[in-house]
Amino acid sequence: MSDIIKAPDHILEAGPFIYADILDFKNLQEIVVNYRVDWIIHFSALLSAIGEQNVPLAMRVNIEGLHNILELANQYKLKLFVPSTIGAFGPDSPRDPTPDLTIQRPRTIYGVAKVHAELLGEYYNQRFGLDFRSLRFPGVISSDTNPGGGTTDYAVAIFHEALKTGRYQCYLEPDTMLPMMYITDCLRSISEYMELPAEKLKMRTYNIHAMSFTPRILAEIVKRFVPEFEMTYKPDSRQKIADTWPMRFDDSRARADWGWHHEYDVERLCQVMFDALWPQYRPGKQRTKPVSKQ
Ligand SMILES: NC(=O)C1=CN([C@@H]2O[C@H](COP(=O)(O)OP(=O)(O)OC[C@H]3O[C@@H](n4cnc5c(N)ncnc54)[C@H](O)[C@@H]3O)[C@@H](O)[C@H]2O)C=CC1
Ligand SMILES: CC(=O)[C@H](N)C(=O)O
Repeated sequence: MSDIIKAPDHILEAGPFIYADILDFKNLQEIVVNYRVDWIIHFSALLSAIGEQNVPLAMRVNIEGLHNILELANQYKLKLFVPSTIGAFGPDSPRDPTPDLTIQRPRTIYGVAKVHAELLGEYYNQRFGLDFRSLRFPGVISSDTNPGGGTTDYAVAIFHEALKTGRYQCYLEPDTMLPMMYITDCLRSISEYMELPAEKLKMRTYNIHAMSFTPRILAEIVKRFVPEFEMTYKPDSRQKIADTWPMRFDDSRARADWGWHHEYDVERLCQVMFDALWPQYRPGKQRTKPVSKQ
């Protein structure tokens, strides 16, 4: 694993970790040669909300960085995975559901860079035979890391705030529906997809889906675990982004072509998030049993 930031202890304990700046091509070449790299999983990016706050940096990291990675993968004949996103669609795309192949006119630099990555990766695949693969992910929810500056961050922050303060002020309107996925499904999708023989793939970029919910729906479930929880709403600039994104993803082609299936729905997601975060925020405090659905 690599990054330009210092890794937390649990990452250092899990395996080798090195500094790598995706904007430094020569250093990337050195790493591939010295560590005998044969696959690249290219996660580095500025997410949608933070990208809008620093467009020049987002262009460098998300576009120039991708160019380096594609060239590197092609030069050394590496297998390459680049995640895409619901943010690769825009207001002109059908939103409920959004199919794999449709109009893509995103309105954020993040989305524009992801469409660029999808197209360039597919071009390198057809032109040079590069084994490029991409999945378009919903908002990914995990208890391991803090939200990284995206439009879907509320669906992570809500769990921390519910346990820490019993309150959360949501920056999206209560009925804004977005596709989401639990991290375990996300990571499993990458490993299953990357292991597939190339002949199984009819496309190089697939939508994948797990669940869709609104802030209001999520807040109601959170309340079952933390009965005192209260959510208020103060929409900000992220609302404008969310309003242009898919509400539900049509992932029927991933399901048909290579057997994609999700295992976590919103109920199970809440269960695992509270299992993981409860001891951190309420150590020694008796876990309340979730109130069952009315
Ligand atoms: N988190 C989500 O909900 C979704 C994420 N994705 C994609 O998954 C990937 C990872 O997303 P997250 O982990 O959530 O984002 P994040 O913001 O938590 O992580 C991005 C990482 O890129 C690193 N980075 C920034 N500049 C760099 C540089 N010059 N060289 C090397 N590393 C650099 C940052 O230090 C950071 O650790 C991104 O490509 C994102 O587009 C796609 C859909 C949903
Ligand atoms: C859905 C994503 O790609 C990301 N979480 C974001 O909100 O920018």
